[in-house]
Amino acid sequence: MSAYYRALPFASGLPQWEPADAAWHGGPEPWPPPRAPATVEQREAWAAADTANPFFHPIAAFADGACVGASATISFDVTVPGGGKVKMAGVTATGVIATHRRRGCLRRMMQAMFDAALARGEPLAMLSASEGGIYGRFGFSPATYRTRWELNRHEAALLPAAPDPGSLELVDAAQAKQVWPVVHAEVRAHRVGELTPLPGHWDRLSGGVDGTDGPLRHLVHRDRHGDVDGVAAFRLPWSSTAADAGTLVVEALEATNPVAYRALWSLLIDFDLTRTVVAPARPREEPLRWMLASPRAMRITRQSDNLWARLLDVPVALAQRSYDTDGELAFTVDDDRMCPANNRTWLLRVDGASATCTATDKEADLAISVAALGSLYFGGMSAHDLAYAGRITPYTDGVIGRLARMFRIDSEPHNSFGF
Ligand SMILES: CC(=O)SCCNC(=O)CCNC(=O)[C@H](O)C(C)(C)COP(=O)(O)OP(=O)(O)OC[C@H]1O[C@@H](n2cnc3c(N)ncnc32)[C@H](O)[C@@H]1OP(=O)(O)O
Repeated sequence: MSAYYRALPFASGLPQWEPADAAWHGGPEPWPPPRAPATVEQREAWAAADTANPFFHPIAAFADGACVGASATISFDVTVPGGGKVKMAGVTATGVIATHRRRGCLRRMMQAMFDAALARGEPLAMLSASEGGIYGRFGFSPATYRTRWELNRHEAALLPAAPDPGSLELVDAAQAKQVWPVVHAEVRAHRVGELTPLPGHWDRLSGGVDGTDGPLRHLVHRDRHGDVDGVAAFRLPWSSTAADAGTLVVEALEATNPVAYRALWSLLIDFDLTRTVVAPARPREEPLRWMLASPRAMRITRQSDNLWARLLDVPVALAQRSYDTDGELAFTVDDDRMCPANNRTWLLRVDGASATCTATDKEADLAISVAALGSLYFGGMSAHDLAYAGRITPYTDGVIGRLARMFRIDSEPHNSFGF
């Protein structure tokens, strides 16, 4: 495990993602500059923690007995349309040392990880991609988006609404750690794409000062009975220049109902002595826009794919989500080189809450690439666009509309945090 860590960019002294252009796609956090390689003691401490974690499955590539590449899957689950949780292999911590790249190490590690995930009964794999050109060839495709938006505080008047019967309170990190899991559990029951937090996830919410980014501050909302129904974490980074001064950064915000959601935002977008509000990791569709007197005041300044999805076991994954309309659809997959059992014609049959997906000898209504199925699975991407791009081939009239209606969901899939 210690040698394994030496192959990973963050442990070998490289920035975690490369090249620098790709860094933003990796997450909203300030990206660490290159550091000295991890010491033996650091690597051994990480190794001890990871070998004790039953959900962490590392894999390594060796050349002449030396570890030259590493990757891992984490077993957890993700909310799918209908609110069910599907077991998922989250691919993470991937790197092949520069002298051994482009010799097939990643491809072979990926194949072994897919096979192991299938053996564990995980029908789905997901990841966030350092570069957009790598993972499509393995059958992954974007499933959720992440948007960064900005708001000028002085343009951010809210439309009138009924008075809030609840209350807001600034709390410390210890209190926030108690509240986040409760709010997240309720939010994720309805928010497609949300993940089970990994062990230690909430502990990482810290009140400590982090360079010029300022400490994380925590705001909670309680309903009229005093029960917490919303929470936000934000920073007020310090700046020495007038141009950058007065920015409030909303790192995370989750609310279980519109009243709590509005109350949290109404304080954060009108915080005294600030000028700009930045939210770097939000869904594209933000109800706040429709609460503003001027919807244009909220400007999207960046957008990226977030999680990519890959169906490892097509019939099992499809039978575990729900669908917006009843019906039958026969579709052919024939491009899956890594999970060949997926290559055949399947009949998806939806009747109310029950969905089945079974092999069929029926004539297919359409053909679809396994990667396009990954984008459609969470309901956030357009079947029409995928068909227009040639990723889906219709064989019968009107079938793309039928596919789109079956797979659609009411609000955009989103994951509040990654892995
Ligand atoms: C999920 C995550 O953890 S994202 C983090 C990924 N890690 C990084 O970006 C760190 C820096 N990069 C690396 O360590 C390596 O270059 C890796 C891990 C991206 C690729 O490892 P390699 O062993 O070189 O990949 P491998 O030789 O197996 O290539 C497999 C295929 O991907 C392609 N490929 C590999 N890297 C790239 C890339 N950066 N851009 C485009 N295509 C790529 C190869 O051409 C090959 O294509 P083919 O099989 O269709 O002919």
